[in-house]
Amino acid sequence: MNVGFFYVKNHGILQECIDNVLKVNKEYYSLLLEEKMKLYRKTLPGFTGFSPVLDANTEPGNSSDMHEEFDIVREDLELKANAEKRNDGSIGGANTWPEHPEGYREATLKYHWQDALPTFAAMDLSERYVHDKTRNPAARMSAAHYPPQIGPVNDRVVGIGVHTDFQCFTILWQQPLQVLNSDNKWIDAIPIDGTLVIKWALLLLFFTLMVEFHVQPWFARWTNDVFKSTVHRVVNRNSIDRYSIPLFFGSDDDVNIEPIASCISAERPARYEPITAGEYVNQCLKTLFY
Ligand SMILES: O=C(O)CCC(=O)C(=O)O
Ligand SMILES: [Fe+2]
Repeated sequence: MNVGFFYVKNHGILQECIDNVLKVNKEYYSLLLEEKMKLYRKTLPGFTGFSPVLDANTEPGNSSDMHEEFDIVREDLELKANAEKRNDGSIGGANTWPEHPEGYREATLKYHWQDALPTFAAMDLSERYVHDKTRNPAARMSAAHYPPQIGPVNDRVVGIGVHTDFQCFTILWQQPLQVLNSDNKWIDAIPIDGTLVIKWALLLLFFTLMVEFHVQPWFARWTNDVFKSTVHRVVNRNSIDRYSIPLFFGSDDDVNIEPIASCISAERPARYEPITAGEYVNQCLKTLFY
């Protein structure tokens, strides 16, 4: 409630599955830049693919982020790899997968859908309220590598600058990151063996407000600004190669987000046009990546 951030254990994801996804990512990130750039994000649809270090910037005022990442959206492991791609630039559809290392797709998708998603169900959210809004979520996932930064550092470059995530919540396998607590102090979120970290994100706040208005009993107690969208960053000014795998869980693209009637008055006219979740997330990604 105060920080919008917590650990889950007994999440049901096999350690072997986590080990595999980390193994293929360590192999992937040891490839030559030239090889990874074959799937450069700007040449692929839907904000998927590879982004090199210093390519994106999360914190306005910073110059760029010191990490590289490979982004995917939800894809059925059983479907043929690289089939049925959507070319309309929207989120969703299949991904384009690196040729190397072998087994990258399988390890990644096993972690992503078959294993990470039950964490969501374990939090008891899906069945009760969001089930019909999360039938086909893109559930974007990023596998990131933060190279060491030793020697003189640029003040305007950190691993990932200060930000909040913009979907509903993020499930994070991580090495240390920093979270802003309710006293405005940066605290280290130290990895705890066998746990994943969950961070509330912006879209969830929209949801909880919407639910309050529609008086859905179960979710109503989650309202009144109880949840904070977690402000966080990664500062990798050390000699460690850091890896992390955030899964950004959101709603289906066509779920409508609009200012709720109880928040609109003569003094406070609606500040935002209605927007679908897909369009909203697309706008956020454009700001981040371009
Ligand atoms: O690398 C991490 O631990 C966090 C990454 C992150 O905050 C993000 O990608 O939004
Ligand atoms: Fe984040």
